Amino acid sequence: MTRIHSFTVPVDADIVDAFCLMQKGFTDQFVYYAKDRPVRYLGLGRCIALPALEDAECEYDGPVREEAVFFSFNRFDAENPAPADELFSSFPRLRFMLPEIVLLENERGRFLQVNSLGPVYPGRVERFLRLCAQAPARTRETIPYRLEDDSREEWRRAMGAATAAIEAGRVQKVVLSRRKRLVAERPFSSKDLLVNLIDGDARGTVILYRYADVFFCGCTPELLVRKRGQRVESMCLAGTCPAGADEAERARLAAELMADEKNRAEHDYVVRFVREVFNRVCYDVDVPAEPEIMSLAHVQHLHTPATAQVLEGVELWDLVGDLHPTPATAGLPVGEAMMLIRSIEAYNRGFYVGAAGFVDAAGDGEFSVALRTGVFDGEVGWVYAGCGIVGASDADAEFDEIDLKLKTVLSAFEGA
Ligand SMILES: C=C(O[C@H]1C=CC=C(C(=O)O)[C@@H]1O)C(=O)O
Repeated sequence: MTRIHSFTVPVDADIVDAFCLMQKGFTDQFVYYAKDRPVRYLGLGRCIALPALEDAECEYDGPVREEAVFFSFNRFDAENPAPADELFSSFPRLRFMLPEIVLLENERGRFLQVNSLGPVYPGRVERFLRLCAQAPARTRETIPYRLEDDSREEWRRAMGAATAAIEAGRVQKVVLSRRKRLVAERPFSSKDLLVNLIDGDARGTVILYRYADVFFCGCTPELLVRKRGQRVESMCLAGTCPAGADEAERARLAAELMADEKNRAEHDYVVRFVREVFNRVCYDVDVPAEPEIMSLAHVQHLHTPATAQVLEGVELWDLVGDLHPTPATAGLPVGEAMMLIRSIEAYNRGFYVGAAGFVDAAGDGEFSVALRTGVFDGEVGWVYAGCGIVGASDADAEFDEIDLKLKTVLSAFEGA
């Protein structure tokens, strides 16, 4: 059993500004930052990594008690033997990571949490508090870059293999992705991209995981699962159209998406899957029969929220395992679709569409599906996006849809 000492104090500072100032001294960094609600956790340093939360015992100190926060970033297909790109390959395989410092904002306020394997001495906390108070307002910068083209021909071949597997009855749906290499005109840091994602137009949850100089980040709209006590929430997100140039076009495209059979079929596979998982491990399950529209900066999606009460004894990590990957990022049946993805895609997805999130020492927390993400180092990176393929899918339309989805992670390079 590992004993963890966790000391929490309120902070009267903007936690993103404080993070930007303090992050310089830490190579391990973790962010889970919901843009539209106070579920915001910014972690620095690695106090300890644990394979299971039962291995830790927390002792709390300081004027307020906030549960110790463990971050967790997981690969889409951890068993895939294909090599990931050179950047993903450099991340260690760790499950629950407790930062040395967490700047957090929840409905109770803003806090600084200091975690240690020995008692936290107040002088250390005071020094961090002084830094928080001194943090200057962050600024945004545009980072010019170019994207190397990937081949449309190769995509058509991949789509051909996917539709052949659908016609043969092997899968009903499979989600294929593309990756593009990015080369910037000057070096950029994780802080540069983080600030643009947090302060820019992208909607959803900003995630970042940095290990040494390499970092994975993006802004995802897809909640995998949130747990608070017995209440759990998830989301079915599949089916896409462009955002449109103005409100009128946005509304027209959304209405077309709602009426489109191919997209509704793609979406329904996810709804049935999430409903089935919830029915197995929860009660009071509510998954509406009709989707709604989730309107984002670059695209719009069919979206069905899912809520339930989880059976006693079922932990957040169990739910992550049951739900991930959903047919929104793998296909259906999930295992068959994952095998197909391994055989069609020339690369291992790494953390792209993996489960990324946090869990606190009481077992509450949330995970998102790491859509709209990329992995970066210095002046280069790889950006990833995918789309659901069903029998009626058109290769060129899906290729263009992926380009639209890539705009979200690329907005990390756009300053104000
Ligand atoms: C796999 C991705 O999106 C999924 C989530 C929402 C809509 C999707 C779609 O319409 O294809 C995908 O299932 C991605 O953005 O990389």
